[in-house]
Amino acid sequence: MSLLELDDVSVTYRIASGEVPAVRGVSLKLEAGAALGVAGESGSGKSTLAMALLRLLPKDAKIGGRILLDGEDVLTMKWGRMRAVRWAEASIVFQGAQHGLNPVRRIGDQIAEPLLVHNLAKPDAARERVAELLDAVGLPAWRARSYPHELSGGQRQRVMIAMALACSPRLIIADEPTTALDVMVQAQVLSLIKDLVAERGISLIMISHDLSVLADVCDQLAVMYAGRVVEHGPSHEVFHDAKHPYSRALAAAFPTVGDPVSRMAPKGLGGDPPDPMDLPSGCAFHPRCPVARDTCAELDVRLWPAGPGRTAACVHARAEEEVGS
Ligand SMILES: Nc1ncnc2c1ncn2[C@@H]1O[C@H](COP(=O)(O)OP(=O)(O)OP(=O)(O)O)[C@@H](O)[C@H]1O
Repeated sequence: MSLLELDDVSVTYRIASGEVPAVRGVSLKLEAGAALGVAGESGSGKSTLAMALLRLLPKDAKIGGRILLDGEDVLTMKWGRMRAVRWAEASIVFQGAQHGLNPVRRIGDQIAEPLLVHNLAKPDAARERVAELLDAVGLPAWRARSYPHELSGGQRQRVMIAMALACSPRLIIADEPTTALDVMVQAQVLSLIKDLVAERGISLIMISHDLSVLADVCDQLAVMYAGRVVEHGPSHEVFHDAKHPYSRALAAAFPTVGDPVSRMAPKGLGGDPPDPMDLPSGCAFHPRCPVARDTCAELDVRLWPAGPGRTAACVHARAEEEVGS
């Protein structure tokens, strides 16, 4: 059994002018100890999907499908059980650590909080655990007495990682954990995440618009466009030999980890991602696709086998697979 299994997950926000289908029919699996990267441009539904995993979405969001964590459906859990799962079994590191920390509390108290709330440690043991966690993320123990504003952006993100590790969860979801950091610090924090999850056997879901970062850290990659997964497979294969034209454009935009020159809109892609309330017919990517055919405006292509362990939602990938088989 997989640690996490998403089965036809959809998320729709209800707003005054109608419904926003932010995530549409996503099915993915994550094995224990594995790392899955979720890539896509802004608005593709990555964060909505991440928040849905722990039911952290606002009340106006309706989640459908099944999200099985160790076989238990997160979407039908009672609230008490859901609260017990958060931090202890799965935790999230959000983008921009400054928003995740309370500015008026010492960071040691903030790291200890999940341990105390879940009755996993008494105050003395929690203090010791905080020192251990700070050490694990490369910060000295005395930093426990600091306030968030006394730390750099990279140090604050390390604190967020320490908090996420505090209760020894089996799954960590990292949503753009390095986006707000400069390139050097970004590389350090990424390698820290990579090492910690590997050492502790924690499963990881990492979200980023940067395919090169995900390819560096994750075993598997899922590329999202307009709320759907449009390509999935082993990360190096997806990064170096993408089957979907959108994944190819994303890979070309970020050729190497943290390359500052490449931090721009995907090359060769004109236009903007579609408005989820007004999606193009057929393949939602077709108006921006450099290799679209007439049929792409009609065919609603779902994920199709695109080589061993790989799927892609594109008629071209489908054609290649048929020729190859
Ligand atoms: N609370 C909300 N109410 C209505 N629509 C929302 C809400 N939150 C997100 N959306 C919409 O859902 C879609 C997916 O947004 P989401 O933030 O999940 O994308 P993303 O890929 O994570 O983007 P980013 O990288 O910018 O965070 C977007 O069209 C967004 O405008």
